[in-house]
Amino acid sequence: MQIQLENLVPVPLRDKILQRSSDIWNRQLAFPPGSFIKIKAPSGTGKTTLVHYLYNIRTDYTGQVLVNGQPWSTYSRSSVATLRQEQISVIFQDLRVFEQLTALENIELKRVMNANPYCTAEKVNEMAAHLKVTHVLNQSGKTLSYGERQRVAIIRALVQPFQWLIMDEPFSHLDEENAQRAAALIAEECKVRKAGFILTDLDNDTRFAYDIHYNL
Ligand SMILES: Nc1ncnc2c1ncn2[C@@H]1O[C@H](COP(=O)(O)OP(=O)(O)OP(=O)(O)O)[C@@H](O)[C@H]1O
Repeated sequence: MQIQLENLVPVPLRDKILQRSSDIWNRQLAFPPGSFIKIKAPSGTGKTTLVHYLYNIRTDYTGQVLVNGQPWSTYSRSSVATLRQEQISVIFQDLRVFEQLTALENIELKRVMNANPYCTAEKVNEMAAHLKVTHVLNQSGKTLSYGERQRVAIIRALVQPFQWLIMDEPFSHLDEENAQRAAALIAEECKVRKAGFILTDLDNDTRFAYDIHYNL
């Protein structure tokens, strides 16, 4: 799956962005499929905005986000839904764990969305054990700590097929040991699918063997 940006500029940040240089905003670029990509930027400079544009849940921009050569705006709602089920997965900064469901139900909701689930229930248990959240799987989303929510959101993003995984500060609530474990799992799941990822964060890190670094 091809993702390209053509002179993408967020309308609310236009004046600020055009006053400085950026590897991403107002550029023409194609993310090479299968690449591990890090986008670094200080707080408040538009990481979440970019992630929302890539996943097509915000459209207040000029320029284009092209998916397989076509602007997001040309896709029907059902085509967008299919792409999100089969080709593009996401871990939001605000995690979006449903509080009225248990941790496991949050994961299952995504796993069984495809008639033929990509992952088995056993695989979910393995991932939960790897990220040390087995003991909270039957706890309601409301009572999970933010670190637990983040690990549940990571597993939820990994139970579906994808060619691109988009992650917005995915380790912000984790200690370094848990962050390393989660990074290893994500890298392994991307490799199995020959998928790439686009990860935003505040600082440099060496948790992944990144192919490309950008400054936002
Ligand atoms: N819908 C919106 N309309 C107008 N301005 C917005 C909107 N969403 C975010 N902003 C502003 O755009 C800027 C970038 O916000 P964004 O959340 O994308 O930054 P970020 O780099 O992800 O920040 P952080 O690292 O703090 O999470 C901020 O100044 C924010 O107040």
